Amino acid sequence: MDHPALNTAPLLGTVLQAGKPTQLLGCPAPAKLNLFLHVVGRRPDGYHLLQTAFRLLDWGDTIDLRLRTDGVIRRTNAIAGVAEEQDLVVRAARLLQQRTATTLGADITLHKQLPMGGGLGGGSSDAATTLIALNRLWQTGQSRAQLQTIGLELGADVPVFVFGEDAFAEGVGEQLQALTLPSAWYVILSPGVSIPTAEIFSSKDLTRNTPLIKMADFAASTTHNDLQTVACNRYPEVQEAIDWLSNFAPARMTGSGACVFAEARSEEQADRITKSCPPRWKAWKARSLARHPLYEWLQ
Ligand SMILES: C[C@@](CO)(OP(=O)(O)O)[C@H](O)COP(=O)(O)OP(=O)(O)OC[C@H]1O[C@@H](n2ccc(N)nc2=O)[C@H](O)[C@@H]1O
Ligand SMILES: Nc1ncnc2c1ncn2[C@@H]1O[C@H](COP(=O)(O)OP(=O)(O)O)[C@@H](O)[C@H]1O
Repeated sequence: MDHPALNTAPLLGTVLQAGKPTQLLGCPAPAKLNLFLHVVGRRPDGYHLLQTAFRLLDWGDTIDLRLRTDGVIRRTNAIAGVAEEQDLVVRAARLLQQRTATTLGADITLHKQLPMGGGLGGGSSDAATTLIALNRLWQTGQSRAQLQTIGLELGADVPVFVFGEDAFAEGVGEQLQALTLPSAWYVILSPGVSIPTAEIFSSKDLTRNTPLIKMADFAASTTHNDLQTVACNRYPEVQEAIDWLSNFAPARMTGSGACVFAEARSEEQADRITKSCPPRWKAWKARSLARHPLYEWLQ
């Protein structure tokens, strides 16, 4: 498939007399990969303690936000499989509105590209982008740390997108340290199934005692994804996709699946692999992203 590079330049739209934007169009919500994921324990509330490396990609959804002065928040388009009230963009907007007591609202249009239940963090990234962009549109003045805290209420994966850089994560995924990684091309393959994160974490077969590693020791050869065994047992398509991609480069699953990925040696190799993908699956190439495209909006 063509390289679906993420538009990194949202349009500010028309300007009010007070110099404030009234719309932000094409706000990027990048995908993530979990380069590894170790389950190292479990909290009393059932949430799992993890160690993982998040890598942001230049591929994702985009979101249009239009200011409303009547306080109403709504999604303007239908998204198959996600009701408006359940959509993380709507929930993120309502939560920010509540926490900041703003009287403003927004019309939200979500342009969905990322496969759902793919382990690419699409919903979480949509939520983070909504928080960052509405904070600007509504001039609600929340800091990056404040938005990370609000984001955590929506999901364990939301804070890293607000953090906006590749990260080594601990806790439930919210304790973040910036990770400097060389730029890379990846091939991402969707085996065509959607895997609910909760189903994998609640499996009795999941091992929850991988020994802790130090961030400095992080290297693909010494790490793995604990969720992969459970996902592959339940969804054989995931194992098949890993086996196929492993013919080209070391392949593993991202997050709780279903997508699998491999680092390519070059863009050309990424092209060759995506072109030879069997028609029953979808494959994309994507490049690492050093920073979230909206990073500067939270300085
Ligand atoms: C597995 C990861 C890895 O990055 O990504 P995805 O595969 O979902 O993209 C994340 O930890 C997913 O984060 P997120 O998708 O935001 O999860 P949440 O909505 O908070 O939780 C969904 C379900 O997973 C379980 N969960 C989630 C995170 C965690 N550290 N421990 C858990 O046990 C929760 O109990 C909940 O039932
Ligand atoms: N904006 C959204 N985009 C995707 N999924 C969403 C969104 N809002 C809510 N969801 C729900 O979250 C679930 C998991 O979403 P997603 O982030 O795509 O997968 P993953 O957690 O595997 O990375 C979806 O199946 C859907 O029910």
